[in-house]
Amino acid sequence: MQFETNQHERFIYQFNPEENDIEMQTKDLEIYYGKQLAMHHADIQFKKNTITALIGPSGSGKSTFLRALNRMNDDVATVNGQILYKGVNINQPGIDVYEVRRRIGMVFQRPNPFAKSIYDNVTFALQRRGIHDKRTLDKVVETTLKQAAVWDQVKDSLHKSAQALSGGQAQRVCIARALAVKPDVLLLDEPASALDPVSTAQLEQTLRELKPNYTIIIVTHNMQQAARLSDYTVFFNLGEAIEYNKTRKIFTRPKIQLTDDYVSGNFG
Ligand SMILES: Nc1ncnc2c1ncn2[C@@H]1O[C@H](COP(=O)(O)OP(=O)(O)OP(=O)(O)O)[C@@H](O)[C@H]1O
Repeated sequence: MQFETNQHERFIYQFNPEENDIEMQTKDLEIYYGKQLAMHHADIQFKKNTITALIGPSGSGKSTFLRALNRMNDDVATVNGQILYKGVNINQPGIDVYEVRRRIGMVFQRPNPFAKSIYDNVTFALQRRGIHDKRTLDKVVETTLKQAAVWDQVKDSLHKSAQALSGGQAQRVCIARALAVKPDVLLLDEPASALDPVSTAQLEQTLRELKPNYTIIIVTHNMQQAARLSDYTVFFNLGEAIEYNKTRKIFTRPKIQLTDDYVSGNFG
């Protein structure tokens, strides 16, 4: 699908540059799959220690945009424009993409624990880097599982397979695994879509508790989830960021008619 540029009215909130607390920012971001333009006009700033929801219809480019933020789609897409992380453009040659992915972690739609124990899942990246000191690893396991609000449920079964956990527990172990390498930003691609309402509520509470220490960007199809969890919301349509504003404004007084139609369920 090819999208026409400059067709739509847009409203993209900009933070005061003096505030100096923008953790990430995209500038003139354009993403192509082959010749297909899948994202354009994405000039979005992400404020430190906030939760931003990415919403929009299926195929609007939410995952494409999210995956660009830690260069996860390098192999499948051409990404033009700047992706600033702490003011540094990470979308340029010479950037260490492994370091980018350490600092900007990703949690996927379906909980994907490795076929290993809970302990080895959480410490996997550290062990790969040659860290084997038991005291260090034990501490990371306890700290991150507590941060992910799943410690009490798994502390007596750390050496059992993570694949035997419930979906909600497995997703929070995956969050602990992402936290173990000390990222600053957490990207989550519909992390609750495979979870029941109770596990979803627990996951949302976990994200709220993480917010003071992380910058969180979450793709969700669930409007209520975006409204109750996020501080800021981006509405995408047809590969374009149409409206970006405080979540309260997006859901009560959106500036663009298309956003209003989408959040009020009158879309399409
Ligand atoms: N790996 C890929 N190769 C080619 N085209 C792709 C690829 N991934 C996504 N696309 C296309 O890019 C567009 C945006 O897809 P994307 O998955 O980013 O949308 P989305 O808003 O996240 O959708 P959903 O809500 O259904 O997950 C779609 O037209 C999709 O078919």
